[in-house]
Amino acid sequence: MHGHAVALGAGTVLNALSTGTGSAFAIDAETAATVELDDSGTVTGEVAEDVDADTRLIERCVELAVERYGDDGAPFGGSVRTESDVPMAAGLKSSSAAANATVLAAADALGADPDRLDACRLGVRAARDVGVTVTGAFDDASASMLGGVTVTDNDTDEVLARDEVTWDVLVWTPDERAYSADADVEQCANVAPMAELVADLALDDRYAEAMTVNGLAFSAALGFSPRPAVEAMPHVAGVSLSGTGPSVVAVGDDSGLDRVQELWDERSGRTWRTTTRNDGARIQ
Ligand SMILES: Nc1ncnc2c1ncn2[C@@H]1O[C@H](COP(=O)(O)OP(=O)(O)O)[C@@H](O)[C@H]1O
Ligand SMILES: O=C(O)C1=C[C@@H](OP(=O)(O)O)[C@@H](O)[C@H](O)C1
Repeated sequence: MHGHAVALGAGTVLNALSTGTGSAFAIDAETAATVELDDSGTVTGEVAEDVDADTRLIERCVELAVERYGDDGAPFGGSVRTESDVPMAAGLKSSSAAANATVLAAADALGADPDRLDACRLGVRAARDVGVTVTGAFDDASASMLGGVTVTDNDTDEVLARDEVTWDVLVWTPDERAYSADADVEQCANVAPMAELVADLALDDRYAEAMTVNGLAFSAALGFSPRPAVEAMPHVAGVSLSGTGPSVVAVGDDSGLDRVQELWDERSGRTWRTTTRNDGARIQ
């Protein structure tokens, strides 16, 4: 029994670590998952880009998906392998993309085509079970699964708003990695009044301005330099630290992003162009 699915990476509008309300937008970077089910009794995971990566999230996703979408006689056990364009632990929602792709691939192996939000909530549950998240990150998971930009309540796993957006995107990804589970939640709580302002802007469809305020507040709270965002500000519509970092994402028009690319190319790491995606995850 074989299944295959793809889900998207995303950038941050509002980091949910302060108040539980978060917002993210899907980008054109994909994670693919292939699931084979058998009756071995155990699930083993593999990450194509990193043999030492933590595979508990994708293994737990297969277990939960079999429980939910399999019938009583469904085999329990198998393997899952991910292949990803989304850099791991760089603030671009690699965990959400891997979880969504895996849940859909496991459902596909069982011959099911589940409701996307139900599948997304299952992946969030898996992330909570294995401890790779602080709030569950339903903001990131919903953007990765549905496409577009979403605003969510991560305490109740409800979507507060979703919009389709067509933005050009510039991403700077430094070489360092920052795991969400290690983020300084107390410092994030200190910037809650700013997070509330960002949520108001996002719910008023002022996503780009929301991003910029988010970036200033969370760079300060999490100890990242605001300099890459500040130097981009005259040239773009919005720019922010993405998630718990270290990547920085900017949205705007082509010529403005070209100018920022020149500035960010001076920095170590990788600066790359992409676009938003409104189509979300899919079984293939
Ligand atoms: N391609 C992948 N395949 C399997 N698991 C992954 C993959 N990418 C990320 N993960 C899981 O997500 C964790 C990183 O999550 P997190 O720190 O939240 O990073 P991000 O901000 O990129 O989502 C990894 O330790 C691993 O457990
Ligand atoms: O673990 C979490 O609850 C979250 C992690 C952060 O994202 P990253 O995983 O991209 O750092 C943040 O942006 C999100 O709103 C909530």
